[in-house]
Amino acid sequence: MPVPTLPAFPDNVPTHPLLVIDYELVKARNPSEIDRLWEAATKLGFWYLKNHGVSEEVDRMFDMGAETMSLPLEEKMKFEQGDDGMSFGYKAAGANAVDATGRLDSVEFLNVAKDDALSWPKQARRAYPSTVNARMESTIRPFIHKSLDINNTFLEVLNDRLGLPAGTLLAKHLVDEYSGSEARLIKKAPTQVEQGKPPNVALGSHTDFGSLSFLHNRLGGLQVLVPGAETWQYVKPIPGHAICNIGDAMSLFSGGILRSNLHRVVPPPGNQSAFDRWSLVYFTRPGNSIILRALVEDSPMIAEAVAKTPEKNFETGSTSAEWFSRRVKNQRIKNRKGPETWMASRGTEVGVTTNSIDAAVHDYILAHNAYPSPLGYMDFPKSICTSINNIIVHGIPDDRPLENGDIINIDVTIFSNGYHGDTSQTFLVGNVDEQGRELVKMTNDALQAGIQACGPGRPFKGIGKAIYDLTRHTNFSVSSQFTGHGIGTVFHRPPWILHHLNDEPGVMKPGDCFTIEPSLIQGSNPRGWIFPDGWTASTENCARSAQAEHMILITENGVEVLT
Ligand SMILES: O=C(O)CCC(=O)C(=O)O
Ligand SMILES: [Fe+2]
Repeated sequence: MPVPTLPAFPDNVPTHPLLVIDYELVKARNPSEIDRLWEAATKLGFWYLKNHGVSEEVDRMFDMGAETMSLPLEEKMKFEQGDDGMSFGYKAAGANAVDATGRLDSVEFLNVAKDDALSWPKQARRAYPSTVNARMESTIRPFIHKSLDINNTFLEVLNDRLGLPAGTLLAKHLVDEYSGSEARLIKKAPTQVEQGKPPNVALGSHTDFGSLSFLHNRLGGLQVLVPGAETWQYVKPIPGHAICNIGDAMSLFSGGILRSNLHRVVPPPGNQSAFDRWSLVYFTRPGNSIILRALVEDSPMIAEAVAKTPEKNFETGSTSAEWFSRRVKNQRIKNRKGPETWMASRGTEVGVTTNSIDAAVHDYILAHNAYPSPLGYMDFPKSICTSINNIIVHGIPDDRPLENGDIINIDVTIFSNGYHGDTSQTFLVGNVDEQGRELVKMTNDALQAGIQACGPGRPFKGIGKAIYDLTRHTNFSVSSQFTGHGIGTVFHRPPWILHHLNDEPGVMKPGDCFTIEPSLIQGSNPRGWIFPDGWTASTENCARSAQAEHMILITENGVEVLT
């Protein structure tokens, strides 16, 4: 490493202490050390590792990383990982999203496949820059060999503690089977922070894709979201100590007994922020063909854990290769279609909470010199409405994590340059069942039918009629409790737009600006009731509801969709 005198980690930022595990003791199968490892692996899924014996190899890897990252960007881009879900190769800063709103990451990666390092000079998976090739044998292969030994020891020890027949986990990580296992060098250059704006997260909140990660870093920046805590906490780097953590594959194999915890990287704290941050990880991932699922047939302990958590799904139906490629692909900013792309990059973590969506949207709106209209409006406490499943409208963001199969409407209104702009859409979280997908599709069709009924001289009641004609023979009903509304310099004003069959008078004229926002409900009962919070509107029978909204302007010749 070229910079020997890095400033110390500041002592005034909160950190989360990890258990320190002694590798020599684990290797010797010391029972009390294995108890502590078990505690670390099941409670947080992170621990420090001392006496690992890899420090020299790690230093040489950092030298190789420095040589490679200082190549011209054009040269590095010849080895880019691409957008198809392959991880190996180079990833430029800004190629990935860090959150559902599509903010960009600021870390460069160099990922070298275990398969390439071990088969060198034969190419197994892909080609690398000359600086990597030159050190494949002297630097990369020894680092990978030692990392493999360490992770394999952990696989054996955890295998026994999980009550699995000897060798079960090792057999899922055979060194000769191609896999996503790789060594990753990460460089994060100091962030140029705009005055008054918080710096972006450098590497977005995630769980690791594979089985075990063996991490070395010099500067702070790694943070974990400890279960039950509301804020992220730094993990302080300790010289000579690696940081180990459990990934999704092990969490799935163990039926959730082993914990794959959320973590992220932010700019280093305090004086450290002025320096390049380097980190190095070896990721052990299962062989490409291995199906990711709980090993219930192999261990009564795992079978019991799965039986106790029926709400969780440990049957991914994916091979390790598919799981990995899906996650890598959907993080690439070039593949981003909307927040759903980010959701599709998620692993075993409980989903993002509606509070975190609220916070991200709030920050985004303020960063663009606008104000979130709902915040403080008639005492509404948040910046957006998030209405999940049976909530028709006006759900208040909270700490409920999104779950696989949810549908969620996100309703955003901003105030900018004296005007309000209002729109909403219902998103699918993970795998939504057929009926749920049909509900969301029909809701969008209803919105389009409503828009098509608009134009100068046309009756307002035509909107409700068009939606009625579309939905009358379906299994969905239309809520008549909530209406669209005129909008402009005020948030809500006449005309009130009814989405159900009605006989209200009035025709549209150029300059009229209003929202159309039908809520459709599964089944024939469209009635809802309001929670004691005064806002949240649920369907009476808890059937699911979806909503879609645009703000439109009547023009001389027709209609313009403004959102
Ligand atoms: O750089 C770090 O400290 C962590 C990197 C990480 O979490 C990852 O690459 O998955
Ligand atoms: Fe990670």
